[in-house]
Amino acid sequence: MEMGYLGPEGSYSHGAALAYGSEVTGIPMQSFSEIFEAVEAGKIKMGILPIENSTEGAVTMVMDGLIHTKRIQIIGELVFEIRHHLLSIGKNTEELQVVLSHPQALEQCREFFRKNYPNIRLLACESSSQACIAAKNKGPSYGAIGNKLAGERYGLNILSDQVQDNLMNQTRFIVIGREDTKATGRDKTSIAFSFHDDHPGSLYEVLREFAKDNINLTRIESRPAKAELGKYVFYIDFHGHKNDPKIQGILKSIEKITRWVKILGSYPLGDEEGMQQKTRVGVV
Ligand SMILES: O=C(O)C(=O)Cc1ccccc1
Repeated sequence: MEMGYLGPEGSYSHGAALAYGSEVTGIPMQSFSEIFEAVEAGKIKMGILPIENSTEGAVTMVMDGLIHTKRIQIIGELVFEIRHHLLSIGKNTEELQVVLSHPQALEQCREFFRKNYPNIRLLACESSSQACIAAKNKGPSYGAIGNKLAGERYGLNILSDQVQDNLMNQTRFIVIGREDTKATGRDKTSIAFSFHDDHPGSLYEVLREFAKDNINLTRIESRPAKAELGKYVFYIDFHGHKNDPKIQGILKSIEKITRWVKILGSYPLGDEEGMQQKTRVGVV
């Protein structure tokens, strides 16, 4: 099965795609939008996207992308420990002037560089693997933040194998597709919604529906509705499958008190609460 990921080969997303299952063929793509569009149009069956990081929080482009698609659903999730390496064609850090990577990776390492290499400029690239290719072409004054495999693939030296600010640096990836995922008994559902108007207790009214039925929430986020300041889209992840009658009852009640609700998908739990074997340490 083809799965689109943020390429080129050797990105963190590539590592995540390969770990999803042996039947997956990774298709490198240039941007998160291209992945969304290809899955929406049915050109590829699945895509994998980072959605949340333990240091940096939400990957906002991916959060926003989920709202504007019609056919896409979240069909799975995976959590990875991400270990950032400093890679270069050169052999020592003294030569480095610029370090390239994906903005998410740069943010996860910013404090490390500020403390240890304040004169190195951090510069954004489309992905960490793109950064490796660029650093290789530019020469020993350029470095890249990427994973070990990318270093090997592009013939770069590992100048440091731990440049992230927090030792525990986890990223949750979602798998998107167009078909429903059947309930497994250990499932999670993601929804997004917004309100008609701003009144006291509106969010509480939604949360109360989950509390009443003893449903555990695992995440809540808000994003600007991209209209005026103060208008938001809320995102909630919770335990349970959308086909479960109890969850359907909650969703019906929420529909009545919101302007719109979008079910982003129900999928097997893939984090520490769920399938441990799906959590890889130090691979991507
Ligand atoms: O740039 C990459 O390699 C990606 O796959 C995006 C990314 C960056 C940082 C953490 C997780 C995913």
